[in-house]
Amino acid sequence: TVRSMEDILTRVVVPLPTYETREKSPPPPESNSVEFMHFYRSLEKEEKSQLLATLSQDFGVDHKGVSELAGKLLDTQLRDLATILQVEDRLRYSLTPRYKQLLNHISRVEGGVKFLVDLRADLLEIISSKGSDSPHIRDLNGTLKGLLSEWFSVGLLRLERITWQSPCEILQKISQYEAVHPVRNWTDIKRRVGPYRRCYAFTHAAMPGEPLVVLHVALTEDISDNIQVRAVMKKLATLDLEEDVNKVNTAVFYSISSTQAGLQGVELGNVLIKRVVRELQSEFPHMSQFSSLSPIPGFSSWLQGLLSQHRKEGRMELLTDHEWREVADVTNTTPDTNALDALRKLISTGEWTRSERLVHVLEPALMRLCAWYLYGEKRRGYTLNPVANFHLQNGATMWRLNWHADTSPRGVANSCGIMVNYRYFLQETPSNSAAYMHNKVITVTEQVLGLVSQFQKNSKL
Ligand SMILES: CC(C)(COP(=O)(O)OP(=O)(O)O)[C@@H](O)C(=O)NCCC(N)=O
Repeated sequence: TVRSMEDILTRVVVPLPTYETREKSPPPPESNSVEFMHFYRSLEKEEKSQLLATLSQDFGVDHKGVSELAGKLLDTQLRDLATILQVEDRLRYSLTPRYKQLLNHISRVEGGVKFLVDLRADLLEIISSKGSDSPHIRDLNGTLKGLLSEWFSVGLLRLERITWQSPCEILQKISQYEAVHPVRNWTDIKRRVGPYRRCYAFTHAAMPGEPLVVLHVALTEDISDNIQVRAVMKKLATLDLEEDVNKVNTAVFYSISSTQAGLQGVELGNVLIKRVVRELQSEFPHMSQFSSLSPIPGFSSWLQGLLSQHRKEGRMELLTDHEWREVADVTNTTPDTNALDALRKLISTGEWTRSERLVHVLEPALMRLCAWYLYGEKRRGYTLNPVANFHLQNGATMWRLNWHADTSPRGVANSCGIMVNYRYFLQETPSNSAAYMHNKVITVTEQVLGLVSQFQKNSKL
């Protein structure tokens, strides 16, 4: 009940020591943290969010104390610098939320860091589900994210290469965490850690045996434009060893997955990609090309939404007259909203891929629509597509759209089979990243821009 929650918190979340005793007061007994962890774990979901609301609300910053010190700081503006710095330091200390100590103490007990990663996952779920933007919960999330970013900084992470000789429990975790191309069986995972492949994960001493983020790489002679046949998924290097490594000059990142929801925002994926690039450069000194081969989750549903909106408005400009006539011809409809309805149905079932003629006529249309989806569709100024946003934040270039790149049912359903290469030009990533993050500038190639301008010419959007 709330009463007992308040009691437990009052006892476990020790008050912030006074400024004078802040470095002298001994930490509470470890049993405090262990008790809190057990108690929290015993709660139902709803009770957990209640506890977190209480913790963030009643055990945060002493706002009254802060405002008094802020007033005091104003009064000392004319005093000597030493006095001002002294009062600033008091003010800084007074802004420490009481619960921050609890988080620090928990991080020092066995399994405490993992507990806090999972607790942040609960916080993120509350923030995204409740929608109620409780400022206290956001403060708690911010404080915890700050601590996690320190504890999981690149210097404290360990890069591990996963091979067929890695322990089964790691290979099993890698398989279950795979979020981009689901692993079907042992043969699948064996291939992905086998010849002409590299699989790397970051681990952390505080969470032994837990791959925090996993990156799968294919070693090729050129930048793959297809996830199935070429180089990436199917190239069966018959021999168990990498025969002609000196032909390898390209690394294709074809899957990256973070495994801890609570580490969202800690940017582990970006750090891992950069770390793996350095690792590969030392193993293959003449490796010169680094690129992703990325899915485009959300394109098909975005397109369906656009088609149904245009259906309502009776607008036919998404395809050219010629394209509509072709669609109408193949579907035995008339080149008007009937053809539009037929097209929506074909795309939702993936049926369009069975007709050579449709594939041929839809290629230019779907490619320019996809280019616009990736480049033109925004959310708060950044790309709507999360995978594009991730790579562009890292400073990659939106390099090439690939038709018929993922012909699996999943690939056709998610993005009409189109995939995209986000290419890492190593010298340019820092400036590209800054341009994207600060000015929302997307670094693209002529191929992509050409497709975008075809869309704009057609659609006057
Ligand atoms: C793409 C990933 C790895 C980025 O993770 P990370 O670098 O930690 O980014 P962030 O969550 O810290 O902003 C992550 O968002 C993820 O696992 N997404 C689902 C799978 C995918 N690759 O889209």
